[in-house]
Amino acid sequence: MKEVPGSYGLPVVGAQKDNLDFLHLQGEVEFFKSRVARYNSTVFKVNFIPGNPAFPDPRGIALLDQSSFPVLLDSSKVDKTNVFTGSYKASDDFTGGYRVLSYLDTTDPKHATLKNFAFEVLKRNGRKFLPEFQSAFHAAFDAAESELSSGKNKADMAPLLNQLAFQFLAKSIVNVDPLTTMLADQGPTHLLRWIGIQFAPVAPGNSTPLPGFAEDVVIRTAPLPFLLVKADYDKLCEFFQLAAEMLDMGEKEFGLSREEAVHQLLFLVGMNSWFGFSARVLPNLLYRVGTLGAEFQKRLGDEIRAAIDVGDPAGSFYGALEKMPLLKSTVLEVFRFDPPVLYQYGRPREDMVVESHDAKFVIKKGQLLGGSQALVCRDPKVFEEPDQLIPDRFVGKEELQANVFWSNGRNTKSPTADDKQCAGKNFVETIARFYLVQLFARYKTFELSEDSTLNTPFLKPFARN
Ligand code: HEM
Ligand SMILES: CCCCC[C@@H](/C=C/C=C\CCCCCCCC(=O)O)OO
Repeated sequence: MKEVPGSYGLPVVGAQKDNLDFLHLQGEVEFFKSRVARYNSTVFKVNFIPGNPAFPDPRGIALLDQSSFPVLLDSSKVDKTNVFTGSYKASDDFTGGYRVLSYLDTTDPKHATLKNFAFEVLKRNGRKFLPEFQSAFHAAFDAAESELSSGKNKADMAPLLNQLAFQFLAKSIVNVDPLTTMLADQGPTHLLRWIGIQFAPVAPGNSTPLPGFAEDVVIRTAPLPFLLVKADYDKLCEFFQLAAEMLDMGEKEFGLSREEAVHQLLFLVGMNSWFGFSARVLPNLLYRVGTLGAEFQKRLGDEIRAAIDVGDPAGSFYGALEKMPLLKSTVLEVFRFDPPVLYQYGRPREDMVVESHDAKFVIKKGQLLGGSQALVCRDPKVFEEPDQLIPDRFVGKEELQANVFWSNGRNTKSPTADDKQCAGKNFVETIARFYLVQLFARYKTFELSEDSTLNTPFLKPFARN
């Protein structure tokens, strides 16, 4: 049994120093790597962000290996109340005064109800997702091609992917085409403002055009007031009030007031779903498959085009899945190599022993535990050549999936109402696979521009190495 190594430094000053390293001097991957080396341990004391005095106590313990990290996935061991983004929790003002599912621990009486509501939202609209994604995909890439034909030698994909993600989710779940409403094509703009202000304190370094410390003063001194994005949120609420069938279901089958159902649905679709696709999954897959080059793209494209009916990708997708092992492995490898959400947190329900690969530690009840998948999913004890993007890595090695945690759960597991695993885990994987199917039903190969910033918009620490 060992003492957890590391120190929090002096009050206030220690957190400032750690935040400075994390945000600016080292970046959010080197920050942890350098401390693993310094303490010769993958478990150690650390001040998480945000560390300014206006925020709650940032002190915690990092779990950075495949042995200790999984304790965060075990809701019998850790309390997940209000730790969605660590020690900082955005005010309920951002969600209409309601506590949304992502902040509820599994012991909260409303957790199961709201998680089952999330499952039903996906189930009831299941048959619409692939056709709606397909048409939104073609609209996005038609727009990209018209940018190319207008003399520019590259297309700016990020805003097109933002629209793609919003269009297919809104049409499938709200069952209304946003472009025909007062929202028009402004859904992503309002969402980016609402999300950016709400989660500013946990944004990585240089997430805004402001230079270094100016950014810290503006977005990391104290929580930013909801008032800054009330107009945006009101427009989004007005749109989600059109989701008659989903709101009826919330009221009649899950006991929610219509008012609460609007806010719960908005966070589920606007933050949990849209932000995940637009800020991470869609740009990341395009970027990483881009970096793998023409040779690989031909190999993957051949597998896809041999398996699906190119004339009807949506209709032939499910039947073709088993014939696309490289596609499944490639998606999973991108989620391992560049996890969409790096941090998961939890607080032990009781004093407990946590084991890393080479030591045991006593952790006290209530302490803030946090892990970065940037290190955990590159644990050299589990993955060979962990820092290499190897698309075939999981072909014929399905058991390795158990060591990929992108959904806040082992990838071999599906979410339930009794855990905190992403409710959309299987849905996200389906869409991610279908996205690459669409890409290679439409193109043979594609290239990234040399100055591509497609993998930087949000939470993209790997862009820097
Ligand atoms: C698009 C990419 C997505 C990513 C990368 C992602 C990732 C995650 C992660 C890491 C968590 C755990 C957060 C924590 O408590 O530590 C989570 C929770 C959650 N996600 Fe997702 N998610 C995505 C999409 C979706 C979609 C499409 C849905 C739609 C239903 C969804 C619904 C949820 C819900 C309801 C929770 C809270 C689960 C609970 O409290 O038990 N997510 N997601
Ligand atoms: C980033 C992808 C979000 C996926 C949605 C998922 C949420 C996961 C958990 C935590 C969200 C972290 C949000 C940080 C936002 C930083 C915004 C910014 O940089 O200004 O819920 O399903």
